[in-house]
Amino acid sequence: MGDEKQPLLPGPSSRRRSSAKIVVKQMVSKIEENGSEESLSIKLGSVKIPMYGTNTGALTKVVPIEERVTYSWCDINAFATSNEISKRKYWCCGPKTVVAGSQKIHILKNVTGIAYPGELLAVLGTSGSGKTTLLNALTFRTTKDVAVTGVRCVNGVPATLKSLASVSAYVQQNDLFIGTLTVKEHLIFQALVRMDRHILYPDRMKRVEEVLVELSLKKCENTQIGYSSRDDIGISGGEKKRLAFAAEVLTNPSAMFCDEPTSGLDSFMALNVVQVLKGMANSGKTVICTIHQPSSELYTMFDKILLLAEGTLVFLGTPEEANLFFTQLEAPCPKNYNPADYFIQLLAVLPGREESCKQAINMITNRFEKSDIGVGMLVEAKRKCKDYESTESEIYFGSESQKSPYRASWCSQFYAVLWRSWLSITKDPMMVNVRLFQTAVIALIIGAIYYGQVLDENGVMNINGAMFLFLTNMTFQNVFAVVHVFTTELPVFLRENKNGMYRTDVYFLSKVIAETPLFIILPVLFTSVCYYMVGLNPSWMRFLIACGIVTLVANVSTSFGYMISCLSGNTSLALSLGSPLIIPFLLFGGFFLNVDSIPVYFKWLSYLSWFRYGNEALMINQWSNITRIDCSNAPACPQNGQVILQMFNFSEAHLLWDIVSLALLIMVFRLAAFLALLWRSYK
Ligand SMILES: Nc1ncnc2c1ncn2[C@@H]1O[C@H](COP(=O)(O)OP(=O)(O)OP(=O)(O)O)[C@@H](O)[C@H]1O
Repeated sequence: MGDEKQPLLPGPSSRRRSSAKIVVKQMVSKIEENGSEESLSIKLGSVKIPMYGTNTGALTKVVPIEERVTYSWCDINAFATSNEISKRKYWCCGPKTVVAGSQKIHILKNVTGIAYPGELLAVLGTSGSGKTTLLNALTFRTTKDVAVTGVRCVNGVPATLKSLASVSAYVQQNDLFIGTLTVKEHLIFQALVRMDRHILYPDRMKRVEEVLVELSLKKCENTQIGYSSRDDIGISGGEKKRLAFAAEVLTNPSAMFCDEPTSGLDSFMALNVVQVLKGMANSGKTVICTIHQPSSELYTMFDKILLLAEGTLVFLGTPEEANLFFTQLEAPCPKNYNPADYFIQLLAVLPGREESCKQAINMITNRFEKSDIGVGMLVEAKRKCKDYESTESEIYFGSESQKSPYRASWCSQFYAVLWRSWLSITKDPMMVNVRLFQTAVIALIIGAIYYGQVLDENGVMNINGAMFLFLTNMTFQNVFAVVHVFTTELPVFLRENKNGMYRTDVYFLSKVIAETPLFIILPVLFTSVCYYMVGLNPSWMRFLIACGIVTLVANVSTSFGYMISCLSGNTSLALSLGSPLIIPFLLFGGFFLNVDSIPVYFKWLSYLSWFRYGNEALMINQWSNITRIDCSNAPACPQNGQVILQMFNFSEAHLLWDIVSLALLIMVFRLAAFLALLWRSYK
């Protein structure tokens, strides 16, 4: 059956058939424009089957000449400091030995190179040869224990993290997502914050749809991504990889850096991903990626390869030049052998033959540096970086000098991050359902234990205890919930912020606003359940004031939770810090220690205790209008509410001050949290 007779679209209508022909003609002409039809389809008998990613060229906007990026790097050296040795020496022998014991590992050694627009450059090498470190160094993303020297230039001007982030995208090896979002929601968020601000909302959504189809994520578009740490049912590892890639494909960055984009994918999807990369390179982007064990099919798609061995540049050139170079070295790649496998094996340091392997690597490196290909590349790379010695400070390139690294405006960032934060809260059962249930159950338990207190000697003691329990429960419940959620999301924020997607203040503000309704509902629910069960002051106004005080205390606790999360940066440290830091505040609450007995040197700390203000406010609210307490069986018991307040050294006039202090503490802790987050994002 010829192509002519094939029903291209459902239904027999001839009008549909002719419009389908036009679409096909347009697609064919676009594929021809990109000149890569052969690599984009496979032949099964007489039928040509298009492969995923084949329309990349059609979808990817061609990068205008003036936006194209030639990325060069000169004399990149990376050193890692081995901390373990230095720490051990510090503890056993004192600080002097730190210097003597600290060990520097030279990971990258004078690596120089250049990548041009329209090129797909693959960094190849054995495991541990320094591929990831090189990519991290090129994108200014090395960890703090790795020091990098050398210069990286965009179009001949020294680049910085910010300037590079504004024109490039980086797909990292480990994927980080907000697991409660669906695939489509994730991409919509990415489209809102990453695409240029002049692009209209419908166009962004259209692009999301295109990318979903392009990366074959359509079938899982409404599936939650899931958290691998929680054993949630989510999308597969391969789908996660494609999703990470899709987020970068959404925008049209001039340069793309990808660390092992094919790891975890089957050979078909790996080919698909490299096709997308190739399509991007065809559209004028500069694409640099590290690849583990590329198949021969993938290898043929690379425009250039960079071979690394023991942190040294061994070769940079086209695959044909690589063949020629190794043939000249009298080590040609055997026929029917995957060249990538061959080069990697050739440059491997074999156990037991370390010395001879390293000598061979040195010899190849020297020969490359003296070869025509090597000399040409080195001269060109150094020419592009020639100004670097005179420019040490942060310099932005060309027209980017005044440009913000953020693509979306402050308001658009705020809308997008708030929307995502709200989704991540409302769709997380751990966050809403479980916490509502937990709060109601604890409130019922406390209510049942303290049920029906009367105003006598025992009742006074029990009511005071119950009110203090309100505060401790609100504190511990909220601090640990906030720490858990905030620290889980922190790596996502740090990465996205570093990628220039949104500002720190936007994230913090959105997060706080999105969580506020929950931190109002929970304390109100808690107080509503317990208040009348325990038998606290029955006036409606007093009940509402109590709800307000408990809500303020809950919000001070969440602010404190934000602060320790931002200061510590990870869940385990924040959780370990939480209790020891809360206990002193708890002691200064006036329940366990009379406020007048607080040692003078701890007085200042007591002013930061929300237990103190909360407890005093609740006590005043409870006791100030109680004129009679039944002391018939215990003559020593307080006769009325005023006496109780005096016993605790609480003054009725302090109620407003306590409420204002709680509000101030919310602001102080949130400001401290924000500053810590800002410091962390700059670090
Ligand atoms: N922070 C660090 N501290 C100490 N050594 C490090 C550090 N980072 C990297 N290294 C070492 O540097 C070398 C290169 O590491 P890198 O991760 O760049 O290699 P790679 O080629 O990407 O390896 P793989 O292909 O296995 O991911 C390795 O020997 C690694 O142990």
